[in-house]
Amino acid sequence: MELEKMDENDWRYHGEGNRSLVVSHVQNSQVLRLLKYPMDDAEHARQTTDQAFRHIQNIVDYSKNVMKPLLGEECVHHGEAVKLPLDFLRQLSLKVQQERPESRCDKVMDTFSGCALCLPNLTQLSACRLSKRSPQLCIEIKPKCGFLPFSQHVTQEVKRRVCRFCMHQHFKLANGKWKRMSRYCPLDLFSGNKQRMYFAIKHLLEEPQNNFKIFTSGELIYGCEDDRAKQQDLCELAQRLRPHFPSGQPPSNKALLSELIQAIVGALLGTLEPGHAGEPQRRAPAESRAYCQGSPLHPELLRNGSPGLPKHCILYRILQTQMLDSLDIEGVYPLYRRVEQHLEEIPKDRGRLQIDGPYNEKFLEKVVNCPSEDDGSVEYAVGKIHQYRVAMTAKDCSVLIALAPCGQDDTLEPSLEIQPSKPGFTSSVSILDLDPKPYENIAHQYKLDSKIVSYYLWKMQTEKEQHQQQQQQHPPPALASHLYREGQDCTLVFQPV
Ligand SMILES: O=P(O)(O)O[C@@H]1[C@@H](OP(=O)(O)O)[C@H](OP(=O)(O)O)[C@H](O)[C@H](OP(=O)(O)O)[C@H]1OP(=O)(O)O
Ligand SMILES: Nc1ncnc2c1ncn2[C@@H]1O[C@H](COP(=O)(O)OP(=O)(O)OP(=O)(O)O)[C@@H](O)[C@H]1O
Repeated sequence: MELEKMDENDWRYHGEGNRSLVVSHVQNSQVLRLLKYPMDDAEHARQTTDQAFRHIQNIVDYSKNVMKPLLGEECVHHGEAVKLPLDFLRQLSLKVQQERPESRCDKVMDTFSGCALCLPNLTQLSACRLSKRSPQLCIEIKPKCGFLPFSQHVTQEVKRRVCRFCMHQHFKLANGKWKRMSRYCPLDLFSGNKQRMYFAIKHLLEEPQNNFKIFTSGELIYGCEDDRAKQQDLCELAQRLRPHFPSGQPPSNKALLSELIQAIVGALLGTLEPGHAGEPQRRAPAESRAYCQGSPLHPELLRNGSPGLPKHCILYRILQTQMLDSLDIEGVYPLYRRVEQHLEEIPKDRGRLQIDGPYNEKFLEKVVNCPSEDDGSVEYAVGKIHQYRVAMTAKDCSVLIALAPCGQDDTLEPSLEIQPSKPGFTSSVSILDLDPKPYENIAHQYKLDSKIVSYYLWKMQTEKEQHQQQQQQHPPPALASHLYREGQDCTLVFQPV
């Protein structure tokens, strides 16, 4: 990147999350990830360039030295911290402002520090990694936490039955974050059972929220950003996807979307190069991965048994990393209090304990080799907190799946392992958003966990009482409708064209 030639017209708005705004280059397969701050955050506006650069370098180090060894060399792109002209950033910020979703405009892009993260554009992967000739089709999934807590510190029994995502849905709807409930359940996606995975992705398609996006040629064509009340149009999506399907096209829109889902399942279960991801293996009790009572799937389907994920597939690696959270926030919070107390007494220990990094090999060693027994030390507490933070990153990351029709891949780079997914497609997977979660977030996480659970319990109790009242007023007919649960058929919800 030639700094003196940086021109805002070469970049366009690509997307954003809670912490960063992403712009993509109009010609090269590159993106710039710029951090965002609350408008009134004077502290960040006062940061020096060196402090801001250090912050971004910390993100790169964390991705490269901590997350990459745990998740696998080939699917993590750590990027590079870059310094950019302030004038370019100001112009860029003005240019992208009108494209930003209103719901994200409570924060402003950092135009003060002159620092950003430069990464390959992973939504254009098919251009650079799969095939030069194949169309670029890319799916982004933010799978969230794929297991039920197995920690003895869990005090609310419901947490062992219903997963956090499913409970959180009720809280999000009540707060107005979303207008409709998602029927997606992460435990279905992480089950390794192809049927359950199929339904999980179908539910993502039907109600994507911020968990599912589709890009073609690097452009977002499907996914909910701002109009949170708008129902997604699956027919229109199917039409737009047609050119990306191999010859011998599925006859109907429904069949086409079904093939897409199967291709995604295949990519998620495909074997990555073995031996690159970190050890040791985390063993959680089987019931923590079995099923969630919040899932709309028929109990029979859930009981049929799930084989678990094959080793060396991307979901297995993510789940293993998520399961570093062995204590649950309820077990981690008292350890956080222990560390806080220690730091009040000996503030200079913050550096030695690597609370804010550096994220180097020593940090990874503390994560991987943290003892399982609490000896009362601050070192044990910090080790568990490090593990929890790494797990939090894995619970909030996104998977990008680039799909290309088979038979057109005569230009595949030989060094890259491309897996057959569903016959008809080849795929390549990567993981993004691997930032460190701040140590200070633990107090917030603790409160949020309690709010989500309390709200869910209240909601279930209220619904139960309403149901009982209704039954007293209008007794049900002989064939009880409760024998049937939602989501038993394979029908995708969409209108005929
Ligand atoms: O707490 P959660 O599960 O709601 O996750 C937050 C995400 O909300 P989600 O439920 O996925 O819509 C949230 O995503 P959105 O802003 O809702 O798109 C962020 O990813 C947030 O991470 P960070 O604090 O910005 O680093 C996430 O916060 P962390 O929990 O990862 O700190
Ligand atoms: N390297 C990349 N290539 C292509 N697209 C990217 C890349 N990095 C990020 N994006 C896109 O930009 C969006 C926002 O990026 P990212 O998830 O990193 O933001 P964030 O603010 O950290 O998110 P969160 O809300 O989860 O904290 C992603 O959902 C993805 O669509």
